[in-house]
Formats: sequence, C-alpha cells, structure tokens
Amino acid sequence: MASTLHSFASAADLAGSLADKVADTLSAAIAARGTASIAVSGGSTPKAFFQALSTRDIAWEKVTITLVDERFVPADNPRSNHLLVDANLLQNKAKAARFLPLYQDVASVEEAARLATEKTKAISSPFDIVILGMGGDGHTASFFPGGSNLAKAIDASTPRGIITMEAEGAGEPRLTFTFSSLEDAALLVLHIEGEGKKDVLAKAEGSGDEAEMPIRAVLRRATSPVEIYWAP
Ligand SMILES: O=C1O[C@H](COP(=O)(O)O)[C@@H](O)[C@H](O)[C@H]1O
Repeated sequence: MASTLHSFASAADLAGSLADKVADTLSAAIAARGTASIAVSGGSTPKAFFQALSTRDIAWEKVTITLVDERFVPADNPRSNHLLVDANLLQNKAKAARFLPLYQDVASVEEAARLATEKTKAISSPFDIVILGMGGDGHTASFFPGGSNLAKAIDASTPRGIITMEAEGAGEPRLTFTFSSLEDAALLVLHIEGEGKKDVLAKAEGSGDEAEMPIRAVLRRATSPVEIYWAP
C-alpha cells in the first residue's frame, strides 16, 4: 500500500497536527461505534505529540489506549514505555482513557506475552489508530533486525496478539504486537523526526531484505496506507 509523507517545519508543528488528526479519528470512531482504540509507540520521539494529544477535547472515557510494544520491565522502570505514556499522555483530559499495559508482573516474558494477548483481545480489531516509530536500525514496534522472533512477528499469517522478542539492539526482552495486529489500522501512522531518520526511511524504501530493516514489512505490505509524519 502507498505511503504519504507529511513534512512539518518543526517538531511542535508536527505534534499539534498529529494530535488533531488522531483526536478527529478517535471522535469519528466513537460517533460510529461508541468506542475507539489506539496503540502508541514508546521511545524518545512521541513525547510532545502525547502531551498535545492529552489536551484534546474528546470523549476519552470511551477510548482504550495500549502500546505497540514494551520492554519486559515494570512501569516504574525509566525504560518502560508505560511510564512514558503515563507521564505524557494519560494526563489532562486523556486521564479518563482506559490504558491496557503489555507488561505483566509474571516470571517470564513468554507468560507476559500470553497474558497480554488475552487481555488485549478485549480491544476490537482492527485498531482505529496505530502510531509506529522507527529506530535508526530500521526497527519498528519491537521488530528488531536479528530479533529472536522476527520472522514470526512480521509474517502476515501469524495471528493478532503479542509475542516476545530478544535482540542485541533491544536491551531487555520485549513484548510486541505482531505485524498482523498493526498493519490494518484504520489510521496507520509512522512518526519519525530528524534528518537521520529521514535517511533511514529513504534506505528502507529502497530494495533489500525486510529482515535487515523490518520497517520494510510495514512500508511494503501493510494493507492500510502509511501516513508518514516527519519533522527536522
Ligand atoms: O525501542 C523503541 O524504539 C522505537 C523508536 O524509538 P525512538 O527513540 O527512536 O523514537 C519505538 O518506536 C518503539 O516503540 C520503542 O520500543
């Protein structure tokens, strides 16, 4: 499916515009079905967008928020994506939203993936909105180059749900929604910032293996159009 690049003069402009687009999409889903869902990414990029979105005036009590991926660490760990969402998105008006974490307080990451899959089944498919990020190594969600479960994660026939991932570039073991869970969101966004990420995107758009740059799976095979939001 084709992608569209939306370029902004500044990260602040991008954050405001993406927050407006997401708020409109959530409100439209609520008007149509009574509820709405969004899966967001962690990392360093989404902070300003989260803060802008948290102030938007929508029926947040009807919105379920979850994460595209998570580190296998509790929510008080500075590397937790849950912590980032708590501090920046689940604030202001968005405090009323329901948040479904991927991390589970159990002995193994495999058990956490199983439990998180069960719990997130309550969210209707497909997601209304998925916001992906991209690392400098071409990973998205926790689809890491060299990842222990990469082939399974990006195989379109792997069912919706959460699986584990371990990779050299990942730090802790990870929990990640599979490709099939994310690729058909009604609004599928790739949010990246900086000249370096633009270069990574250009490389990913070229030829080469998906295993080398897993973002290629999304750019090449997502059934929903990919809306790329970029600012310097
Ligand atoms: O590890 C992760 O990294 C990516 C990209 O993060 P960034 O810091 O380069 O913005 C992110 O999309 C993913 O959710 C996160 O777990």
